[in-house]
Parts: sequence; C-alpha cells; structure tokens
Amino acid sequence: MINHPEFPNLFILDHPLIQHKLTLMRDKERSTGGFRTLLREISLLMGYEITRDLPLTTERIDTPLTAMDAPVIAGKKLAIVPVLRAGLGMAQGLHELVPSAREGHIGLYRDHDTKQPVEYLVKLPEPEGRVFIIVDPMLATGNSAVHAVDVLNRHGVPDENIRFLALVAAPEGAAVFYAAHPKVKVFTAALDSHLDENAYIVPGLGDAGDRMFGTK
Ligand SMILES: O=P(O)(O)OC[C@H]1O[C@H](OP(=O)(O)OP(=O)(O)O)[C@H](O)[C@@H]1O
Ligand SMILES: O=c1cc[nH]c(=O)[nH]1
Ligand SMILES: [Mg+2]
Repeated sequence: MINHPEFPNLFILDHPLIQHKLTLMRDKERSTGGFRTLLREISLLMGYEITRDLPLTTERIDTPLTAMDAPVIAGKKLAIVPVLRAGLGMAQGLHELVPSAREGHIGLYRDHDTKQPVEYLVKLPEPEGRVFIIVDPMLATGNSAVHAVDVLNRHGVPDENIRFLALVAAPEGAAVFYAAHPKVKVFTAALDSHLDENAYIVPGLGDAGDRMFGTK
C-alpha cells in the first residue's frame, strides 16, 4: 500500500493481483459477466488490504484439546455503503470477507450536463459505534464521493469513522475530495492520468455502472 505524496489521505493498493485484475477490467473487450466477476474478486482483495489495521483482542475458546485465548477482531462494527449502482458490485466482495457487516445504500447518478450528483435513495444503518466503508469504483470529479460522505455526516457519522474504497481515481477528484474531507482515507487501485471533456477518467475503464449491468 502506497501513501500518495500529493494527497495525504490517498492510498494506492499496489498488490500484484489487484493490479492484474484491474487491467483485465479496463479491457474494453471484457464481457459484462467477466467485468462483474472481476469487480467482486478485486473488491475482496482490496477489502483484505484495508482491514489489515483492524484491532484484535482475544476471546476464551475451547479447542478439542484445550482452552485458549484466541484472537478476534475487537471494537467497532462495520457498515458497507455502496454508491448505486456500480458500488453494488464492490459491496458483494466485501461481504464475503465480513458477512456480519451491515449494508446501507446511497443512490446517486451524475447529471449529464452539470456533472453534479443527483440523489435518489438513502437508507443507512444506525451510526453509533460503527465504521462505514463507502464503496464506488469510480472517483472522477469527486462530486459523488464528497456527496456520499456529506450524507453520512448528516446521518451522524464523523469523518474519522468513514473510509472510501474506489477502484480508479482521477487526480482532479482526489484533490476535490481531499479539500472537502481530508480526514477520510481513500483507498484505490489506481490514480489515473486525467478527466476527459465529459469528465470520464482517462485511461479509466469507461462507465462502471453500464459495464457491470450491461446498460448504455
Ligand atoms: O466523481 P464523479 O464525477 O461524481 O463520478 C463518479 C460517479 O459516476 C459513476 O456513477 P454514475 O453517475 O454513472 O451512476 P451509475 O452507477 O448509476 O451508472 C460512478 O459510479 C460514481 O458514482
Ligand atoms: O470514468 C468514469 C467517470 C464517471 N463514472 C464512471 O463510471 N466512469
Ligand atoms: Mg454510470
């Protein structure tokens, strides 16, 4: 994991398997089914990386041979919050790692002309004592990511209890997000080159929602 020198809250997950799977996903010939499978797999690997620092405690258990104090994850409970639609594919992978995690949903789409997020659904679990992981494959202008964190703040979740997991980020969006929420750590597999005139990430992977669901 590499902390980006320009954005103190941005971490690049450079594990070879994550990088390899991202390359397969970027390929425009990848089928809808292949894209969806890869998004689940890569999210599982990314989830493994970003949960490395979860605190452990011990619990007394009995093995078939003896009693022991065995390690278990301590403290805060997790909530996974996909930003609809494409975040749903990432949430699936994380749930395989932490089946007991609650799941909230934030429905947003980017307005074609203004590039501002339009909210159409918010449904979230109770905030108390919970760490929230927002998942959305694309962080382009950063407007949707900032909006999603604002929604959680209004719900009573402080920035310290929020993490953002993206697959690909643009420098423009990383800067916008850092300015708005410097305490929220962003984890991504790649920081790409730039945004094009339609605010798509270059080289990117296209429209993540459309590629995952086979829409246009
Ligand atoms: O950083 P931004 O410029 O805000 O762009 C990123 C957003 O765009 C995509 O969603 P989209 O609006 O395409 O909705 P969809 O998932 O329903 O296709 C993506 O999944 C993010 O939510
Ligand atoms: O490149 C981009 C930018 C926004 N949303 C996407 O799905 N892809
Ligand atoms: Mg889309």
